[in-house]
Amino acid sequence: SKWIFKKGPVSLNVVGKLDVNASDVCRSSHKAKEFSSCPYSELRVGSALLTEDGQIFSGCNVENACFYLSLCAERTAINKAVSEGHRKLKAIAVSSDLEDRVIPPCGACRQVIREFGDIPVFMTKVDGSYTMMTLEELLPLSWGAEYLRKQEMDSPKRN
Ligand SMILES: O=c1ccn([C@H]2C[C@H](O)[C@@H](CO)O2)c(=O)[nH]1
Ligand SMILES: [Zn+2]
Repeated sequence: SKWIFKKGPVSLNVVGKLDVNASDVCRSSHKAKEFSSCPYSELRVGSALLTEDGQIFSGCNVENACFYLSLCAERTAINKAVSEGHRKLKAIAVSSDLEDRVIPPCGACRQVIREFGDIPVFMTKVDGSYTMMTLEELLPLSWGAEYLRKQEMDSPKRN
């Protein structure tokens, strides 16, 4: 395989615990760049996620001439999965064409990922390597549904 997957530096136990096949989800996120609509930034971004029942959904960034209406790849992928009935996510990957650096999700996407759990986020490079951080590491002390529901504050449940 031309994909070489290096191990991320943190929380690798999470990958083992959740039984995530990082190669598949990272490969899908790279593939998802194919349909990126990014005439303004010219930065093709792809994302893919793994659902609890083992399905992979992917998405790309979709930009708009009214710049702030542009949607990131991660939220495209998440909205595809959720709108098809998949709310339990196990992992998400993000990819671009940048050679020398991984692509981290923006703050808005971190908050949207957070809605669906403290999952591993694989930030990939074109050579197939990645840095993995959990959502909690990317967005500590975050806002979520449990703050709106007393019973969940007493025993937090994030999915
Ligand atoms: O994690 C990221 C970072 C950026 N972008 C997109 C949004 C925009 O289309 C372009 C430039 O910011 O990159 C994503 O899709 N995901
Ligand atoms: Zn984003």
